[in-house]
Amino acid sequence: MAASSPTETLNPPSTLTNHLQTNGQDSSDKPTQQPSNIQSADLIEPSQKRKRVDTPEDNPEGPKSSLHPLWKTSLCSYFRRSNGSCSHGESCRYAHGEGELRQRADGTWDPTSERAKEMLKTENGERIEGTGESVLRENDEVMMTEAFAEESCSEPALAKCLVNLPMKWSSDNLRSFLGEQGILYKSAKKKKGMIVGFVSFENAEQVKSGVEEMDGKFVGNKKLKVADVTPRPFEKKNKVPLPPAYGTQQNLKPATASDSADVSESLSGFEDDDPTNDSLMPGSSDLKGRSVRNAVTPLAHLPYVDQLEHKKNTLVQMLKKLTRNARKACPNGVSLPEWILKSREIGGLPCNLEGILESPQVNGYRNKCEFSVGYSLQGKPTVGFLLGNFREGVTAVEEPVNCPNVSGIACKYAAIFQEFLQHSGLPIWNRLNNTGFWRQLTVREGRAPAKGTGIESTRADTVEVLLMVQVCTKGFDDELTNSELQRMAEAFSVGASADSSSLPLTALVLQDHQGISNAAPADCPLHSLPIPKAKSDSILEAANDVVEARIHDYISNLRFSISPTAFFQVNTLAAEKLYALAGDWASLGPDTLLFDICCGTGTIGLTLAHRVGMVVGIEMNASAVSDALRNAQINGIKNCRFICAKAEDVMGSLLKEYLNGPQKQDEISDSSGKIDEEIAKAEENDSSENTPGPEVSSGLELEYGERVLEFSDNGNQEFENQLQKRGTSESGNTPMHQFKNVVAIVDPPRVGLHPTVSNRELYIMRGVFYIQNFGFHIYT
Ligand SMILES: C[S@@+](CC[C@H](N)C(=O)[O-])C[C@H]1O[C@@H](n2cnc3c(N)ncnc32)[C@H](O)[C@@H]1O
Repeated sequence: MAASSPTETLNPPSTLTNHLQTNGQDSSDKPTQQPSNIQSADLIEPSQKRKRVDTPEDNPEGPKSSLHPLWKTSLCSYFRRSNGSCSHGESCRYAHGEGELRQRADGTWDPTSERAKEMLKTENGERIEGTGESVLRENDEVMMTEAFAEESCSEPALAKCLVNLPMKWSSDNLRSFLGEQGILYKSAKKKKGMIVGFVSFENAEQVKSGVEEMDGKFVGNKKLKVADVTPRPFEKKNKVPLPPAYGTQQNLKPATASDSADVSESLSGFEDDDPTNDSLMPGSSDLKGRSVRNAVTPLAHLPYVDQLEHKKNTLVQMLKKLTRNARKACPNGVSLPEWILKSREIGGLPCNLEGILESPQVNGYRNKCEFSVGYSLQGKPTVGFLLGNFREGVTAVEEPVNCPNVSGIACKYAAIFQEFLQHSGLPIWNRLNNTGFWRQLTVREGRAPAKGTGIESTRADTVEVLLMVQVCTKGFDDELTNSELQRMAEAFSVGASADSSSLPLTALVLQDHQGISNAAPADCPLHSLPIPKAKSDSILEAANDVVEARIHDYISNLRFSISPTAFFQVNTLAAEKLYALAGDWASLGPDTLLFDICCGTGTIGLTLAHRVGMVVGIEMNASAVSDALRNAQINGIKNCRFICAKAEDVMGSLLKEYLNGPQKQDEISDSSGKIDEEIAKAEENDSSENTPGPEVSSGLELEYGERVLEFSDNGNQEFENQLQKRGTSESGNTPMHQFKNVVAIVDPPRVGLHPTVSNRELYIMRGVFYIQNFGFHIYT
C-alpha cells in the first residue's frame, strides 16, 4: 500500500525522468500522427465509423464464429465521446469502457487504452526531470524542438524524422544503416541518447522512395516510424534567430574552440552540424493540445478518486505480471513458492492489495520542485518543466502553469528566475550540444510544526525556502559569472519581498555541475550565495556555508533537518501516513530490530524509533547520513545507528551481527557525547569539494552512539572483518541482546538491493519485510 500523491503517476519513476504522456482519457489529446500499428476504433475515418457491421475482412471466420475475433478488443470511440452512450448498445463490437476491453490475440491491448499505456510505462518508464516522478507516454507521438537539418533543407518537405532508432546510434550508424538499405539521401543526423534522427533528401523522388523503404522497417525489435519535419514557429526563416541569452556571447570566455563558434552552431545538437542550420521539428501538429500539465500530471483531468482507481488498476496489472513472470522463471522440476500457488486464489495477485492511501493534501503538496531551464516552443527563455522526453528529441520547456502538484511559492520563484534569465548575459543550457550556463532551479520548502492536534498542516505553512540553482561555470569568465550570480541573488531577494505575501527565502545555493544530464552526482560542488537585502545594497551574512544551507520539515512531530541535496519525501503529509501504516503492519515492539534500508535522512527509522528496540539505518549518501545523525540528535533519539554504505554491501554482515553474533546492549543505546563528533566527521567526509563520493559512501560507517569505523573502499569483506573484530574484542562475553522481531523497511526498492545477501535471495518491494534466517520475506 502506498500513500498516493494526487495527480502524479505511480512510482517508477525518479528515475523518474522527462517523458510526455497524454492523459489517456481524452482522445482530443492525441496527435494527428499515429503509428501504423495502431488499430483503435478512433483511427477509423468518421465515414466508416458507423459501419459496425462485420465485413468478411473484419471476420475472416465468417458465420462459423458467433463472436467477432476482434470482439471488444478496441475501445468504442462513440461511447467515449458521447459520455457512455452508443446506439449499438451491447451488440457493439467495440468495448464500452476499459472494463469491457479484451486483450488481443497477440497479447497486446488497444494502444489507446489505459492498460496499453500502463504496460508501456512499465517497460519504458523514465523519470520526469522536473518532478522526480515517473510518467510515460504512448509510443505514437514525437516532438522535436531543437534538432537541425542541413542548410539546404530549408525546404522542410525534403526532410524526414526517423523515430525508434537505437539510442546508442550516432550519425555514422544512421548513415551506414541507410546505405545498407540502399536509400538515397542528402544528409543524415542522429544524436546518441535519442531515439530520433533526421534525414534530408535531394528531391521529392528520393523522399518518396526513402519513406517507403524506411517506414515500418524493424531495427532490432523496434519498428521505424517516419515523421514530417517542420520548422519551429519562431524559426521559420532561413537563419536561426538569436535567442536573447546568446546576444552577448562575445562576452564569454570560450573554453574550447567550438565554444566560440557562432550562435547557430552553438545551438546545434549534432556533431557535424553546419553553422547555418535551421531548427526543425517533426510534425508540429503533434504539439497541439500538449501542455506541461499533461506532461507532469497526466491524471490531473480526473477527479482524485478516479486517479486512485486508475493507479490501483495499474498496480493490479503490474502485480499480476510479477506473479506471471515469477512463475515462468521457476525452473522445471522445482516446486512453485507458496505465494505463487496462493496467487490463484486472489486473482493472480502475489499478495492482497489493500488499496491506496489518500493524500491528506491534493494540491500544491510538493515540498520540492526541480525546474528545468530551456527555451519554450516559442523560443523564450523559460523556467519550468520539459514538455516531453529528451530521448525523443524534446527539449522545449514550458512554464509550470496549472500543474496542481506544484506549490504557489515554487511557481513564483520559477517566474522570478525566468524574468531574470530574460536579461541575463549568460546563456541557457543547451541539452543538445551540452553547452551553456543556466541549467536548473530547485525550490525546496520547509514547514512550520503542525499547530495543535487534529488540524492537518498544509504546504501553506511553508516558512523556509531553499533555492538551489544549477549552473555550469566551466569556460565562463569569473568576473562575469560573479556579477551575474550577484544579480540573480538580488532578483530573488527583490522578487520575494515584492510578492504580496512576502515569500520566505532562507538559503540560496549554487550547484556547479558539468555533466550532460541535470542529475548531478552527490559530490557535485555546492556554494552558498549571500542573499542581499531587498531594496538595499547591503549583503546579509546569512547562509555563509553549505552546511548551514538547509531547511526543516516535520513528520510525526519530529523535526527533520535537510541539506540541499538530501532526499526527503516530496509529499510530507502523505509520508507521515505511510510511515505510520508501515509501523502498524510490522507489529513493532520493544523487541523489534528495525532496519531502515536506504534510509535517506532517517525519516522512517526515526519516526518509528519509539516503537522499537533499535533502529539501524543504512544509506549510501554521506550527506543524508549526516542529516540522519543530526535528526536523531535534534529529536533526542538514542536507540539508533546509521551506517553509510551500500545496503547490498553490508546487509549480510549486519544480519549476521544482529541475528547471530554477540552484541552488548549498552553499545546499542549509549549515544552520549559522540554524536557531534560523528556529525562533524560525516560532514567532513561529505564536504563535496574535497571528498570523492564513492569512497565515502562505501567506506565510512557512521554509528550513532558508537565509534566511527573507517575502512577503504573494499566492500563487504573488509566490513565483515571489522564487525568480526569488534564482535570478539569489544563485546567480550556479554550476552547479546536478542531481538525477537527483526523487520526491514525499504522505500523505495533499489536495483542494487536485488542480488543475494549472504547467498540468500532478497526480495525487495516498497514495503515491510520480516527477516528470518537471513532471508527476507515479504510481509503482507
Ligand atoms: C528515495 S530515497 C528514500 C529515503 C528514505 N527511505 C525516505 O523515505 O525518506 C532513497 C535513498 O536510497 C539511497 N540509496 C540508493 N541506493 C542505495 C543502496 N544501494 N544502498 C543504500 N542506500 C541507497 C539514496 O541515496 C537515497 O537517499
